[in-house]
Amino acid sequence: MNDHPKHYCGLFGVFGVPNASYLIYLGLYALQHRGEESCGIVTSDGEELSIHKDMGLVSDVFNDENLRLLKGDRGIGHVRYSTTGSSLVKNAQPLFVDYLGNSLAVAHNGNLVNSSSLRKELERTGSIFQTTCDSEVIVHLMARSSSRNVVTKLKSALKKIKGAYSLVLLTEKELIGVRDPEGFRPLCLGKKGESWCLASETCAFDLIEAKFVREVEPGEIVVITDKGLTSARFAARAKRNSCCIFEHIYFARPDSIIFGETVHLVRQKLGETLAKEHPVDADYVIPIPDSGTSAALGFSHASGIPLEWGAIRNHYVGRTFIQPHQKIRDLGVKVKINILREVVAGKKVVIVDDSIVRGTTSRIRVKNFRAAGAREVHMRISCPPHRFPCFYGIDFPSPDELIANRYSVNEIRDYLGVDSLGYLSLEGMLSAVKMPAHKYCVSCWVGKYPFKGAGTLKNVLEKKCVCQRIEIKEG
Ligand SMILES: O=P(O)(O)OC[C@H]1O[C@H](OP(=O)(O)OP(=O)(O)O)[C@H](O)[C@@H]1O
Ligand SMILES: NC(=O)CC[C@H](N)C(=O)O
Ligand code: SF4
Ligand SMILES: [Mg+2]
Repeated sequence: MNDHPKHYCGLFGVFGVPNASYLIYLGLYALQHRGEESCGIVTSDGEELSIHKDMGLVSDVFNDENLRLLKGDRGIGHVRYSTTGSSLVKNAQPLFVDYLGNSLAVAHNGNLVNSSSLRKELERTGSIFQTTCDSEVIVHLMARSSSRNVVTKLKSALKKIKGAYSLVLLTEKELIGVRDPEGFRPLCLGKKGESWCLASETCAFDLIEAKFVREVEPGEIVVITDKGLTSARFAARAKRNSCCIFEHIYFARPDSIIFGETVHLVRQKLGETLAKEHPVDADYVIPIPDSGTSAALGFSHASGIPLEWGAIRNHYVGRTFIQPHQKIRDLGVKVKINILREVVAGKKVVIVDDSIVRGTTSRIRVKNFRAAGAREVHMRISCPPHRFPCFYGIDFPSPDELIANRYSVNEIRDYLGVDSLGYLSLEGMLSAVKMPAHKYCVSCWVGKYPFKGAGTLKNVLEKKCVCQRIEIKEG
């Protein structure tokens, strides 16, 4: 089911391994959860870049034949969920261009909040865009810089863009990693033997047996060449950052380390705090897999209520799953999760999930628990109610579609048909992570955004939204 926002992307890069394309392929496989619409790999043999990208999953797009044609010992890869520009092959990443006798490939995770105005200006002064995605302005801005040095070109582009961007870039000779000064999206640095790697999440390093070295810092550029790694800052270290805390709650894989912590352990703590904030008398704690699992474990530990597997997930449901017509919609939700009647019948259950956005999926799931004979169904959510959109690379619906924007918790409880509903508080959520609160973005809960002007709630409400995928209903 595609009701929930799962719109973010995954990045991978490696320098100095024979047949780099195979390693990148594996890296992307580990990051598949970050984007299922399209994927691509660009490699370099030191002289020339080769590219292959298409719509679909990593396993659909790549095979031995096309991986073999991607020559070289270095390269980058991307898995995409579109957040600006539609889900079309022309928007698949990495973006690839030839200019001034050189080639450049760029892959982006995040959303720029000023790409529309930058694009307008670039078009007005002669640029011809090949895609409709925000990331392309970076390439044009780089091409406009008069310097011959790619890092100087990049720095001049970075001065102009605003918003969320973790980037990996590839030229014939360089692999480059960048994290925006706010640090919205993760980007990690690893080492496999003597070779450097970059990945959105460390689970990609585990798969290729690379060692996690550290995260690329907000405002840092790392440049990897034959001579090794150099690091430079393009923005001063800031007291405040905007690391997306929702990465910990929902997006990232539980076995990844991001923003200095293992995601599974953070989720477990979220669940423990949730149990303390919203205790309930129940026979079983039941996780809604997969993203609710770690929080449910924490809830069970803290409450002493045994954890039971009452909802079983079918892992073969992806973006290509066709949304059934309204009439059989309930069956559609069942495709993904089936309720174990023998476990829940006659029992008081507390189901733990990571988040509710529209509420439509959760409502049907609750109905299914009741149909399976559950005596009481309580629901606990491991983050606060989502009331505001995201402009930083997550395709949250317009405020109208966010159930918590329109209804109180009690009204949502009644809509979902649960006996009780408890959301984790903002303080509870922030107490589960290590860094101080001012290091995280919590905009989709509080409605305050790190950037002024473009990409703010005011723009959404005044229907001047710059995030093209947030559809504002007229009238
Ligand atoms: O707002 P609602 O419509 O009630 O949807 C809420 C559900 O959607 C997400 O899961 P989903 O099953 O979509 O995907 P997942 O497998 O990535 O958790 C989320 O984890 C909740 O379980
Ligand atoms: N969600 C993302 O990170 C997407 C990256 C980029 N904004 C795109 O739409 O392709
Ligand atoms: S608004 Fe929400 S989802 Fe978007 S970056 Fe901030 S915390 Fe993450
Ligand atoms: Mg879910």
